[in-house]
Amino acid sequence: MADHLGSVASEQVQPNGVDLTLDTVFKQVSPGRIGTDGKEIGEREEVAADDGVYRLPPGGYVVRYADRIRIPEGHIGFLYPRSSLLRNSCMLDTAVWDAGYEGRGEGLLEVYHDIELETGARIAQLVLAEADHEGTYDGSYHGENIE
Ligand SMILES: O=c1ccn([C@H]2C[C@H](O)[C@@H](COP(=O)(O)OP(=O)(O)OP(=O)(O)O)O2)c(=O)[nH]1
Repeated sequence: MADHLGSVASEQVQPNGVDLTLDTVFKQVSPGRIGTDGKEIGEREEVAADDGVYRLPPGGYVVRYADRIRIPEGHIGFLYPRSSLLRNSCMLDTAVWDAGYEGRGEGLLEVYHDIELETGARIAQLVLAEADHEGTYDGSYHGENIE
């Protein structure tokens, strides 16, 4: 599976998937909108890190993963939080990763008890399943967060 996804370090390879690591934590500061005619993502501000460490009080945060992911054709991706996050009273909410998507994705981190997260720390695990599909992902997030 790691071969499908591009550059992942050996520490990120798990028996059934690869771990994704933390790049940036954001706090949303203005409303978004989801309508029948499209969507808008609210403004966000990067949370200040102290020497690469985010010290997060309870709340909801948008996190960006550091790893550039490409979901191969014939597959679907599912992302799960690392269980150590759950054991620390935090949850990572994620959606479907479509065949053909490429980018550095984002998710919602729910914090129920203060936690420290270091940039580059493994926070999630991506697994792939074989899946039929019609076409490949060509939506607004294709190629996101890739310099
Ligand atoms: O937790 C997740 C789940 C998916 N993705 C990536 C991969 C996925 O292929 C892409 C688009 O997700 P989705 O199809 O759910 O986006 P949307 O809200 O329907 O927007 P659009 O219609 O512009 O694609 O975002 C993430 O970054 N985080």
